[in-house]
Amino acid sequence: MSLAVDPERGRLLGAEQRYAKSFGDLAGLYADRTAFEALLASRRDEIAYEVTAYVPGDRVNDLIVGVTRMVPGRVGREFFMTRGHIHARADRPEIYHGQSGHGLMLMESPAGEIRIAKIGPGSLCYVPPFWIHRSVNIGDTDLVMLFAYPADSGQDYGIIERSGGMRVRIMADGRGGWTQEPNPHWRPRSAAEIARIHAGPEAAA
Ligand SMILES: O=P(O)(O)OC[C@H]1O[C@](O)(CO)[C@@H](O)[C@@H]1O
Ligand SMILES: [Fe+2]
Repeated sequence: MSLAVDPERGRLLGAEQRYAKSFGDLAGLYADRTAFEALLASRRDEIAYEVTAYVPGDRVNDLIVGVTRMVPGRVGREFFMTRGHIHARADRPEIYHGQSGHGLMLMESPAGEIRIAKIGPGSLCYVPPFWIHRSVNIGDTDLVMLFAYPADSGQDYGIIERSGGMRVRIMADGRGGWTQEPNPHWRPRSAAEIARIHAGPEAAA
């Protein structure tokens, strides 16, 4: 199987699966609701980020590999980002390989520890098992990343909603750079929820 990464167009050529998220799909993500409404007024149906992926199967012994392209911009002071998730099988890891543009991988452990990894052309980011992850485009061009993760991982988006967002937000610092700011709406996860994440979906069933 041979595929080609197109870093300019932000596509995995030859991959059959594609999905896109428009700004209209991202309600509730950003801190500045007024700025988000203003963005929707003119750009509701525009693509915020898109994914092309090769999905060879749905079991742990296969790898899903794909390319994410995120457009640049901000909602108020907050940089454009993906919804973010933990894997539904939370013990599954993921790698990201920067292709073009400049971004960050914002990672949060169930206990609320934060790690931020820079992603640029050629950089490799390893997201360990059990870490929530969200990509942020801090540049002024498209951010394009290759990713790969075990094919049975799945995505759980509820973990971020239940905690009132991720613990920090990535904001413009007013000097052309970025800064992390605490999210005042973030609620710590209970010991029981953290234990459930570590026990895995089979234990819950
Ligand atoms: O799934 P989200 O959080 O909307 O963000 C998309 C990103 O996560 C992935 O689904 C992979 O886990 C990629 O397609 C992409 O980088
Ligand atoms: Fe993931």
